Amino acid sequence: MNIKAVNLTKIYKKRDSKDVRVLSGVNLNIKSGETIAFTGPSGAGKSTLIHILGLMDRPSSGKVLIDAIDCFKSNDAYLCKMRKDNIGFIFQFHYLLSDFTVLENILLPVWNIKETKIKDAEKILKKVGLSHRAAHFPNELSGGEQQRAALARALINNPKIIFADEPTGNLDRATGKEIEKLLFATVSETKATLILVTHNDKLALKADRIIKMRDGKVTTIKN
Ligand SMILES: Nc1ncnc2c1ncn2[C@@H]1O[C@H](COP(=O)(O)OP(=O)(O)OP(=O)(O)O)[C@@H](O)[C@H]1O
Repeated sequence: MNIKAVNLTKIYKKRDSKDVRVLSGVNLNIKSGETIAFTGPSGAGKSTLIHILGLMDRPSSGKVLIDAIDCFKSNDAYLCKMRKDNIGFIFQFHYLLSDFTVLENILLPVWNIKETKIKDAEKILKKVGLSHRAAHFPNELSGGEQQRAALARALINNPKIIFADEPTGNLDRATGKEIEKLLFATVSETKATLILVTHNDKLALKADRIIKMRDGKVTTIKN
């Protein structure tokens, strides 16, 4: 799916202190199937931007067009459906629910669980190398296994866009590389658009384009 950002701004209104301007007029065109890495110093607005591009948060002004649909014109229920049908997210921390098994966690984003979806979840678990962990609880897994389960959860609805916010930031180098490999193998197979945020230069270099941010603005775009 193509993603277009038009003049996005985000300002956090504070009652007791000055407003915080986090995004200042971001314009972007991301093509379907592209891999993009957002880099830049801490506080530059990278996470805020991808939360907006991923329809998890609304901008203060500006537009996000996904395949030419002006998403924020719609209500939250529409945004929620759009996310469920098209978008997968993985974060630095896995956010698996501790009372559910790995298989149940992966099925959490599915609204209508049918037998075929359980089969899909089992296939994805196999792909990420976790079949033997399906009935385990998150705290019984290693950090790398937890992140693989989080990736499986992001993939369950066959997303056309995957957002990964520092997906390897909490892992040792070797485990981080496994997750990197899985992510890139997945998007090369499914042709999904991949949008990463990372402080890891080597990981950023794997993307088709590196977009640097500073102070809420895009400063450079490198092919
Ligand atoms: N809810 C909020 N209220 C006020 N300020 C916020 C809020 N959320 C984020 N910010 C501020 O917005 C700025 C940008 O944060 P953001 O997490 O987008 O940056 P980042 O580039 O992803 O940083 P990092 O690399 O450290 O994750 C920061 O200064 C942060 O403190």
